Amino acid sequence: MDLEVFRLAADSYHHLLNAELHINEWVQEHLSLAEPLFRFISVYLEPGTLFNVLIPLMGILSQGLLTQLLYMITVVSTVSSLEKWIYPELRPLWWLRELYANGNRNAIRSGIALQSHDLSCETSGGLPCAHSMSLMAFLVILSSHLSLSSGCRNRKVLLYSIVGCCMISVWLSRLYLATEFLHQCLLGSYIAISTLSNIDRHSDYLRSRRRIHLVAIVLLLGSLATAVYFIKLRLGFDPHWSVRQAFKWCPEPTYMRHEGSPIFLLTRDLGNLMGVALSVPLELKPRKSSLSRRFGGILIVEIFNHILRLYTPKQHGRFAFLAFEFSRNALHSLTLIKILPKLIKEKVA
Ligand SMILES: O=P(O)(O)OC[C@H]1O[C@@H](O)[C@H](O)[C@@H](O)[C@@H]1O
Repeated sequence: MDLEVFRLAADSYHHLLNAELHINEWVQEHLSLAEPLFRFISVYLEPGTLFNVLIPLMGILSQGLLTQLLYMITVVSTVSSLEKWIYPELRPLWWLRELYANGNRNAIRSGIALQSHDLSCETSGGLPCAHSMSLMAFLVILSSHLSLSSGCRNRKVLLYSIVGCCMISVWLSRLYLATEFLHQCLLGSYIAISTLSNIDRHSDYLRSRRRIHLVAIVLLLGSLATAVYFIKLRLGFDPHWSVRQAFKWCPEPTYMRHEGSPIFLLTRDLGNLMGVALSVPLELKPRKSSLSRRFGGILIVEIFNHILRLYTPKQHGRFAFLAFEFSRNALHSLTLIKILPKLIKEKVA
């Protein structure tokens, strides 16, 4: 009986994936004119660019906004990379190629075909869509910040319509590149909103925690990820299954980036989270400093961060690479949240 229920659930899930392949195909066939836009969105609105470019840029406006964006998007992105690490879900191209390779093409009625792009070779699992999650969080925080400062109802409606259009463009971009199924995009945005509202609901509790508690939580999450690795090995599952899928189905191995691998994403996000934990207590309404001082301060921090990125040790083994990335990200977020306000503090006359 139990087995029957399990088989039924698996069948329904496979039907869903097959049906969703038609959506990817439809987007590729009908929206090819927008390909430059879709490529731009996938390359420049991804979580890494948010952390290194867009969040610091917005941070020029105010330190409170910078802190809020950094700590909330870090939490949202960590949820995404932990999920991808624990349960990597299929991506459309992998599923389609597997169907054909296993001689199962009858499963798809109309002989579906998807085009693969250089940006289609992601090495992490599909669920949840990290692009949708991080951008959703970014836009929601930004628009609530902007709408708070304006009481005008029409402006709020306009702001939220823009957010809606941006999110639809991100979903279409991921569908067009066949990196995501539709449900992965929708769930990504939903998880981002519910994570944000949970952080908001428990913000007093989170803010009252001592630094040592939050550092312990980050270490605990790191241990959880390590435990998942060994449990998978013990149970005979491949912890790097998604990377192997990418290697198997990507038409050109040079299209794959190690910055997109699940272990790298996790290290980046835990590094950022460690920086946030070390910055506690977070000051969400700090004293104002002039835009020019903020611009200069952030510019210096980002040039320094960029130089560190150029010197990432990629040839000295995985451990050195991950340890460097963890420390660089921790230092980057700690500097933006804690050290920057001290650097640019204006003297009171
Ligand atoms: O889950 P998505 O949207 O396909 O994104 C996969 C990865 O794409 C990479 O480009 C990003 O740097 C990662 O942060 C992201 O996880």
